[in-house]
Amino acid sequence: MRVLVVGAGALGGYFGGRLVEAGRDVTFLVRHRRAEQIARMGLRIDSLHGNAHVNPRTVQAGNLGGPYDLILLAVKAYSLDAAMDDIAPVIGAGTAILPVLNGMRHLDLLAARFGPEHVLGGVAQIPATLGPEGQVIHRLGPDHQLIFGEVSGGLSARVRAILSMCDGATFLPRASDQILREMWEKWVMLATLAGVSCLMRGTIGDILASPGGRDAILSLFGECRAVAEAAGHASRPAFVDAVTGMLTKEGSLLTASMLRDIEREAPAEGEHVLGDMMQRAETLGVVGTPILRLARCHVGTYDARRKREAAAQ
Ligand SMILES: NC(=O)C1=CN([C@@H]2O[C@H](COP(=O)(O)OP(=O)(O)OC[C@H]3O[C@@H](n4cnc5c(N)ncnc54)[C@H](OP(=O)(O)O)[C@@H]3O)[C@@H](O)[C@H]2O)C=CC1
Ligand SMILES: CC(C)(CO)C(=O)C(=O)O
Repeated sequence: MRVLVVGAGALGGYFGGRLVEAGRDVTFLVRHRRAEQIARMGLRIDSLHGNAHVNPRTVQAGNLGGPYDLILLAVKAYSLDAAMDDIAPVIGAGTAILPVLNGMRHLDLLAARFGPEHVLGGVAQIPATLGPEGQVIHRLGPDHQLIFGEVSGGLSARVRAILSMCDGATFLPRASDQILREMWEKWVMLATLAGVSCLMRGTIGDILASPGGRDAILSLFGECRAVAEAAGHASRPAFVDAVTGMLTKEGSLLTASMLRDIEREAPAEGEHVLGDMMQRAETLGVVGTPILRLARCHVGTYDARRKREAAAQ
């Protein structure tokens, strides 16, 4: 199976790098600066599951090689339009696109651009970042699951083939026969985590240590679940129990990647994760989502200020 990983950031670098380490046929689509960095230093992974240092093949837009059987799409939501333009020339009849972005909206955008038959659903459960020298840092927690499946459900031959291709790489692949439900659940959890950790600028433990913190977390979780339920994707009780436990764990150091983006003054995926959830609440007539509304506005304000200050420089 020939794999094109789009973006050698935290997630593309981790999952793609682990596949290279396992000897799979992987090429990275990167932009100029990252191509030079990888040519100079290789791709390093610094992980709780063991470090790796590989020298992957890279290509740049306009000269992608191919054909590819699988495109692992690992860009941020705000880079999606440009990434879709870049990969368009290599979407052949048998190409599957597996996005690892948080949220849901990208599924519709990819299907509208390339046709739904090319688009798989995906969920990445891994807390990872890129270090100052472009190394993937995976030290915030041990999760490293890549979950994927057909948007329409069931287990297809291509999903099974991806699962066997991943077999032996240092991460946990899982084929899901209900990936849409898993994506919604991840989105509900992430919108809650990103919303509260960005609003409060702290870890789950910090928020719980503050008066009203627990209420704020659980209220936002309830708001996001109400949106999911109105959309026909009610969260399963076992998921609600597990996430409630995770979000109410005293002393927890958990934060969302969105807070890490804000702290390094990078763009945030506010509209993709929080804005889309809020818009669906409005469309579906879900009332009573004040914390979600505020969190969306908060991250939107951060982005507006960032853009204004960048333009003034
Ligand atoms: N980090 C995490 O812990 C988790 C993240 N996610 C989700 O995964 C997605 C990816 O996040 P993450 O890996 O953290 O993001 P990063 O910012 O670390 O990586 C994204 C990479 O995409 C590259 N890129 C953007 N556009 C293009 C393009 N057109 N061609 C080639 N490369 C491109 C960027 O390269 P350049 O250097 O050129 O800018 C960057 O390196 C997000 O939607 C995020 O929400 C999900 C679970 C956990
Ligand atoms: C769930 C979590 C926190 C790590 O997998 C995440 O997806 C993120 O921070 O973006």
